[in-house]
Amino acid sequence: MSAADTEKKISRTYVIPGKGKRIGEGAPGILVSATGRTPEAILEAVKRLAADPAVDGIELRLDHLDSGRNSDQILEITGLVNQAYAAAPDKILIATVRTGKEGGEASYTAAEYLRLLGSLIRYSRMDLIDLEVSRGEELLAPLVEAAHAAGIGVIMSSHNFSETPDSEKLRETLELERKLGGDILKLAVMPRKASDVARLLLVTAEAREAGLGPLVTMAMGPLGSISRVSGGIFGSALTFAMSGTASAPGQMAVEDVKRSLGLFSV
Ligand SMILES: O=C1C[C@@](O)(C(=O)O)C[C@@H](O)[C@@H]1O
Repeated sequence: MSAADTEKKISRTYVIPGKGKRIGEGAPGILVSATGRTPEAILEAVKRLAADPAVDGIELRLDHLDSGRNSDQILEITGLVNQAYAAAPDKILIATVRTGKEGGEASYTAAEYLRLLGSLIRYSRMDLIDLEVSRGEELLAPLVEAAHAAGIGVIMSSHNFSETPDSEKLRETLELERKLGGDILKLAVMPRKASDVARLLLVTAEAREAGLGPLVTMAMGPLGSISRVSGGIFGSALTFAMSGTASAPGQMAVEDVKRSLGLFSV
């Protein structure tokens, strides 16, 4: 790996090719998920969010369709993503297939995951694709390579809906996400007590100070809400808010997040 590649790997900022949006600089970007159960409903949500100036990016939660396991379904989903990209030209568009084990709405075998995500990268336009680090290097390596070749950034993510791992484990997960090619590194955890939230924020701040990132970290549920508005201070470059339906516990309304980010920034 050349020095330039190494530099890129630890870059604190990710610039969306073609859109010039810089993730990791300035105030955290606000993302909202489109969670419809049909392609039409998802597209409807995208159009609505595209018109909201407070929204920086739209996440297509494609697992909510519980589809994409055969060629016809894959064709339908890749078409939907292209329509969404065209409908929201000024927003960061993210394609996510969140699997059941990580709090998503559908489960996919390794082969199904590889085929669906691979087809999305190959046939659809998007700015970022979300990949789950738990899928492992063998499966992820070709997807990361294909995404980068197509100019698509990778959000490498990890979700724990039952607890907040210890600091060492959180740090290891971020490091693994970076090692496996994540351009943006995500941790979502479930806190059981305030110190769990504080631990996530501390790990985030230290990782940021060490130059890792951009990061997207959040503690879910009501206890973790503070982590969704404190990114300007602790170093999470993006935050998920809701407009209508939440895509995870603890998300707050876009307007509230927008207002709070203004209060908690330096
Ligand atoms: O990974 C995340 C974060 C999230 O789980 C949250 O807690 O806001 C919401 C998901 O839609 C997204 O893919």
